[in-house]
Amino acid sequence: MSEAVEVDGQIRADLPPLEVEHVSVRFGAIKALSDVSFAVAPGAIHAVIGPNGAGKSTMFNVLSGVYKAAEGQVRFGDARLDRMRPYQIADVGVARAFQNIALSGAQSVAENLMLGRHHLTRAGFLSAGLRLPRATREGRRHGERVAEIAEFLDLGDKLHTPVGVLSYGDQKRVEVARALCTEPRLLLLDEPVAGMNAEETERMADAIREIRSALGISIILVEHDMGMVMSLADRVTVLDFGRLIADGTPAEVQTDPEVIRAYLGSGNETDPSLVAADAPTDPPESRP
Ligand SMILES: Nc1ncnc2c1ncn2[C@@H]1O[C@H](COP(=O)(O)OP(=O)(O)OP(=O)(O)O)[C@@H](O)[C@H]1O
Repeated sequence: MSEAVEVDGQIRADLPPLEVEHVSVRFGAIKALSDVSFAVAPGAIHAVIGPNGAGKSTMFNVLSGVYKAAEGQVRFGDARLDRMRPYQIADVGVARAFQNIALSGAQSVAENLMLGRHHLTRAGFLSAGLRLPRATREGRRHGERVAEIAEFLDLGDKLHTPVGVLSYGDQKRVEVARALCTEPRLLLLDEPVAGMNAEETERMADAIREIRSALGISIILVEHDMGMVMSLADRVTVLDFGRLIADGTPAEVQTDPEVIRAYLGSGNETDPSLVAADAPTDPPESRP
């Protein structure tokens, strides 16, 4: 069972836990995930960590419907995510922001964010094209919400700027804003600070905290930056070679002998036991 979390602000009333039960995924002879179970409490910031090749991306791809689990279930309230296609998963309120920015560089921030509203648009393309009153009203409403979300992520003054000319940190925040534009109840963040410098990382961590407290939604992140994970997450699931080796609070997993062994044995430089909760973040990595 998922444990309740304490949140600054209100958790959305219609927010179920996410329950991953006995999930396995195979690629030929490779078991990318073996019998993995964990739960994400409503309103939690929940991190999935592990050394390279541990199965983190595979887990995210299962949660977002890109990969099908060979065994096991993923439940989000009544919805069986493991039986759904990606667009159906988006429809039940699960949105993913991608690690490698998947934005249209020539289009403005507003245009990119509007794409996130697409599945919420009722007026069909024809009435929108003909500028019928209902479509115009709806377009205005979506435009206002897009502006609000951009403001929330400190992008308010960049709404009409082409995404391609923004800094890397700004582009990553547009990616998160676009996911938020789908009005999710569960936000999946795929390495949200990969390649960021310390200042950009701190800004993104603040934005994630604000998203949770202002919107009261659940957030799952896969992240390599251990300092950020330990200071941000309520709970941490640790994978290694496709198996779950620990699941607990940051303080619990940091001192778990199996976690320490997995990190030291993997050649990963960041040993979670050595990172204090308020430690400064890693130096910037090379950018994609
Ligand atoms: N599409 C695929 N085809 C074959 N093998 C795959 C595929 N995707 C992942 N794998 C394998 O599954 C295992 C888990 O990989 P995964 O990418 O999920 O790990 P990860 O924890 O995200 O690693 P990293 O931190 O390096 O991104 C690895 O052995 C990987 O080589």
